[in-house]
Amino acid sequence: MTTQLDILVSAAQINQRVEELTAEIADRLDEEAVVIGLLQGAFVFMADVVRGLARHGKTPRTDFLWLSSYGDSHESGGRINVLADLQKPIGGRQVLIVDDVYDTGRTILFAKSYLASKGAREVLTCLLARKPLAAELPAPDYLGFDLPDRFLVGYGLDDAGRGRGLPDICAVKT
Ligand SMILES: O=P(O)(O)OC[C@H]1O[C@H](OP(=O)(O)OP(=O)(O)O)[C@H](O)[C@@H]1O
Ligand code: HPA
Repeated sequence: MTTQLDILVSAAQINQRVEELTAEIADRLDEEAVVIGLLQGAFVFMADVVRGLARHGKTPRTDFLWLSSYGDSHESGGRINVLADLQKPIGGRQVLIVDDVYDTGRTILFAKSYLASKGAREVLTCLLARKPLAAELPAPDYLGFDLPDRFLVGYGLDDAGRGRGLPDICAVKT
């Protein structure tokens, strides 16, 4: 990427927080729980969450829900589109949503009510990062980091489709 970036959270800090979070989550997940990643942003964090859970003795089923509202823009389009649905029913099950960032909150709000409408018994949320706007909204059950109101890239987060593979959470220099 040619964009100038500041590192806000290093890969080592992420690893340590994932270890703490997954220890807590493992205590709460029941044997039939399903961990659901929101594509695309969650895929890197999700991979670390499920491996952390395994280190803490839990190997839940996984699934993905592909939602989109930003496209290539830095602003939410307001409308959430379901680009690809879950592959298996979740009726009566505890689910844990994993996503990269809680910003306007539209995506998580939508995902929670969507999964509840599919019959989930309990919907828990695990967010890697929260922006200041979302601090006014209901807190996620599990949160990695509170970060400033800057456009984030790396560790799953993209800038117009690029940068998801960067190992740190960075912010675009303006
Ligand atoms: O709290 P919000 O304002 O709703 O923003 C958060 C959502 O925005 C991004 O998704 P995006 O629609 O860009 O799709 P992506 O996951 O494919 O990047 C991100 O991955 C979150 O899911
Ligand atoms: N970066 C990438 N994707 C996002 C962001 C961000 O800061 N906020 C909402 N989606």
